[in-house]
Amino acid sequence: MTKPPVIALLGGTFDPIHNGHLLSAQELKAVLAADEFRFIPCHRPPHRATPGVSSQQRLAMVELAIAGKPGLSVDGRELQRDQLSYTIDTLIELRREYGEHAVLCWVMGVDAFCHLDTWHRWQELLDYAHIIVMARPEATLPTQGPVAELLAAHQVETVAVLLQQPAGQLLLQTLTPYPISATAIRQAFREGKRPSQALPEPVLNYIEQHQLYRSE
Ligand SMILES: Nc1ncnc2c1ncn2[C@@H]1O[C@H](COP(=O)(O)OP(=O)(O)OP(=O)(O)O)[C@@H](O)[C@H]1O
Ligand SMILES: O=C(O)c1ccc[n+]([C@@H]2O[C@H](COP(=O)([O-])O)[C@@H](O)[C@H]2O)c1
Repeated sequence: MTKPPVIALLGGTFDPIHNGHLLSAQELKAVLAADEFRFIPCHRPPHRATPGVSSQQRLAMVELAIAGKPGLSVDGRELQRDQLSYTIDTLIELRREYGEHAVLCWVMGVDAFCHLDTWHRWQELLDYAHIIVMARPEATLPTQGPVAELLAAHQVETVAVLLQQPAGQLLLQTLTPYPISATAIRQAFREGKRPSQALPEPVLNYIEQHQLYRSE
């Protein structure tokens, strides 16, 4: 049988996408030997206010950020659903498209993972994909409660074990920490600064051309 594809999926508000996302994605893609690392900008984030910057502009910035970077792609499907961007809906669609054998890996930061039990139909997520948590050396994980129980039941220790199944397992993968956040970037622009180290140049240019994040 031919080797099934390994697809990593990073959902986010990407308001804006930044070098922390990109560098982590490239590192994780290499760790997984993934065929593709796909960014999935959300349209209407379920757990935060709708961003001031439009979904189309956030998508455009992701497109600019990944242009020319092999193996990185963007998927705008959540913009087609005019409802809250629930991850379970996206994973059900992707599993249907890729078939039962593809290895689908939903990627998230450790902060997001700590609140996973607040997500819509969160107990079904592992039916459709693995979850990979981008951990930091100092990251604290819950030791009790539903997320701790999920971890205890589904955690695997290595990528090799994870890749033996198409879905259903949880991996904490320590990556190089990049202390960059979109919140700090938006704040920097509001203060009239130019956070050029935190952003890919085409994204920085786009933000300036469209005068984004000047006020909020
Ligand atoms: N510097 C970073 N390194 C690794 N992962 C990150 C980093 N910043 C964000 N992430 C993760 O990427 C995903 C999408 O993040 P998101 O678009 O919300 O960016 P953010 O920088 O966390 O934004 P904000 O500051 O507005 O919350 C989340 O799972 C988040 O945990
Ligand atoms: O499905 C949910 O209930 C859910 C709740 C919170 C966040 N998410 C997804 O998690 C991803 C990261 O969200 P955020 O707000 O940290 O950018 C993004 O793809 C969201 O759609 C999904």
